[in-house]
Amino acid sequence: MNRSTLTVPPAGTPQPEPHPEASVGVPLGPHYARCFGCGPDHPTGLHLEAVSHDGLSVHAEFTVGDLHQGAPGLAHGGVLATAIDEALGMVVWLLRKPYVTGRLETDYLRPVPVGTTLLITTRCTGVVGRKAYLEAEARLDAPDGPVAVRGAAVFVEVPAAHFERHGGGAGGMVPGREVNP
Ligand SMILES: CCCCCCCCCCCCCC(=O)SCCNC(=O)CCNC(=O)[C@H](O)C(C)(C)COP(=O)(O)OP(=O)(O)OC[C@H]1O[C@@H](n2cnc3c(N)ncnc32)[C@H](O)[C@@H]1OP(=O)(O)O
Repeated sequence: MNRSTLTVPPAGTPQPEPHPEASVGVPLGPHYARCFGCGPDHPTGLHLEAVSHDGLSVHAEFTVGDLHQGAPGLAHGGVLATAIDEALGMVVWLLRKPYVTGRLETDYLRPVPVGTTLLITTRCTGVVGRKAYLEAEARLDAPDGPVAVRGAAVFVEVPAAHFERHGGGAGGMVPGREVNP
């Protein structure tokens, strides 16, 4: 993909170790019920479902619906970027530290029609200080289907207070904004 150096870990960065409490082999579930990416209670959200088999990568699925169109019959590119962002966020969630997206790069290789199920694979390629380096690939309808979107990102670790300070609450401090552990 067209990749800036900002999303590539410095040479020699070791692969991170999975967190001992990372959820492995079970559905990851939403981090927040009203999250646009993964929340089951979001009326028009993406309802991403995901699993990790190794604690450092995630396999997520998202079926493109009528509410996700840009051009008629085709997924909006911003919606696809959101799906990638969410599946990347699930990887850093496995690290059991709060992170936010600092930089997100996307390459769109193929149009994605309504009705397509995107199979998104995301993984962490390194952690340096507060920065986690991540990559993503989204395929059409099957694990070996054509690649439609590639992504790369830097997520930045933040204190838990970040969400309270800027969003008005975290971890159940505000009713209706409970964050899953
Ligand atoms: C209780 C827990 C709740 C958990 C809820 C989970 C929710 C999950 C939601 C999931 C939903 C999906 C996810 C979402 O949608 S997350 C929502 C979308 N993202 C945001 O809202 C983030 C907004 N931005 C910020 O808050 C700040 O700018 C951050 C925190 C990112 C940095 O500001 P801060 O002042 O803190 O840090 P710093 O400036 O000293 O930088 C520190 C290091 O980071 C490097 N850097 C910074 N920016 C970039 C960049 N753009 N590219 C490359 N690198 C960047 C920087 O060079 C430095 O590196 P180094 O000098 O150390 O080498």
